[in-house]
Amino acid sequence: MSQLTHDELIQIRRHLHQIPELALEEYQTHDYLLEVIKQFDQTYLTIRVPKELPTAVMVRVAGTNPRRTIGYRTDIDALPVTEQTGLPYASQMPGKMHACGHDIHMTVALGLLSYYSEHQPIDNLLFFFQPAEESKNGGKLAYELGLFTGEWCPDEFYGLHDNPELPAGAIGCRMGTLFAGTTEVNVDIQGQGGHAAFPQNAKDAVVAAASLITQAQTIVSRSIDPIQSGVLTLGKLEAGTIRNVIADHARIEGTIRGLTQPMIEKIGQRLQTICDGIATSFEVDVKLELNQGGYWPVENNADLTSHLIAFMQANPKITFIETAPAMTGEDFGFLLAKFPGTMFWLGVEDDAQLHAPTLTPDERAIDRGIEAITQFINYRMQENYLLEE
Ligand SMILES: CC(=O)N[C@@H](CCC[C@H](N)C(=O)O)C(=O)O
Repeated sequence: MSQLTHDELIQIRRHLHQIPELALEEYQTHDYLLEVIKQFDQTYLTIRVPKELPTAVMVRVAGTNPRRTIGYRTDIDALPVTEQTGLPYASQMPGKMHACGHDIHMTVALGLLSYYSEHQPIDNLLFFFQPAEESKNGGKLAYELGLFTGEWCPDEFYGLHDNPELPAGAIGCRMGTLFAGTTEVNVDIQGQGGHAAFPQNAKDAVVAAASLITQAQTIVSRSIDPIQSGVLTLGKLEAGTIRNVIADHARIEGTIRGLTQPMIEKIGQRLQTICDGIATSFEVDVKLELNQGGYWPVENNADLTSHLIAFMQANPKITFIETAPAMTGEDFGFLLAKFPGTMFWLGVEDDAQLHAPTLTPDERAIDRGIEAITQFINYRMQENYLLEE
């Protein structure tokens, strides 16, 4: 297979859309990615399936006169969301959906890789198809497993995220922090069950959970400087078995977001204080678990990002939009703390937002994204080459 055509890209994206898989379970996706990659001309490619992270795929493209290795990362996992788009190519995996557009991300990466399998780059390229972005820290795992060592170490690293609020194919970026850091929150409340008719003999975990949730919502509104930003969303609550039994246990799961580490830590500390207060006032046990993993704030490297922005702005064929920081999280933040690089948005123009069951990215973004990124990588390689001649 030569460079992927528009029709092939659309077909690949729609196939990927039909087989969404959750973090670290992306086996079908992995096999399909390999199947596509193996059809490219292999002359310049080396494919690696790391046994330590079996759903990942890494591909090196050997450069003609390499001065460095330019990394490009795409995430490959999906979300536990039941799709409601009604599309003919909707998810065939019950309860799972590419509701964050990682099918678009993968297709753009495959488009880039197919281009460079036909047009040997000057520098080496490293493509990293990363499992587990939505949870379970795929980026951090890969780093800690030593996947980026030796010839697999990028000198600079790029990655994108799709953005329904930007026009299809537009590139969005900013200097400094692009995305928030996030911390996963788990709260377990252990009370004492009993008969609905005799609350005086029980310790109701549902009432304690309700109060905890309401108090937690005062953290951002009352404890945080309004000029700064933070988020605490408690997205999951489980308790009880039937209406007439007082629940002995409740579990709350959520996420803290902040643009700086001190902000994330402050929200976590306030939440701990509230949990301790709930334990005292409701006479229940409350266990709070905070796990940041690799979801560090996405800090774009100043030098590389100024190059990327200047290039995109100067190119009349590319719509470039300078964006504000977003409270979305990304474990690419961890990798950007280890390797200089830049994350940017790719517009996919849709009314639905990321993680919505109706998300329908505009597929025109695929060709436009591939075009803009290829041009940037080519410029970057030429630039490096000229500077060091
Ligand atoms: C781009 C995006 O939507 N990313 C996810 C990352 C999840 C972070 C982590 N598991 C958490 O929820 O704290 C997001 O929800 O922003």
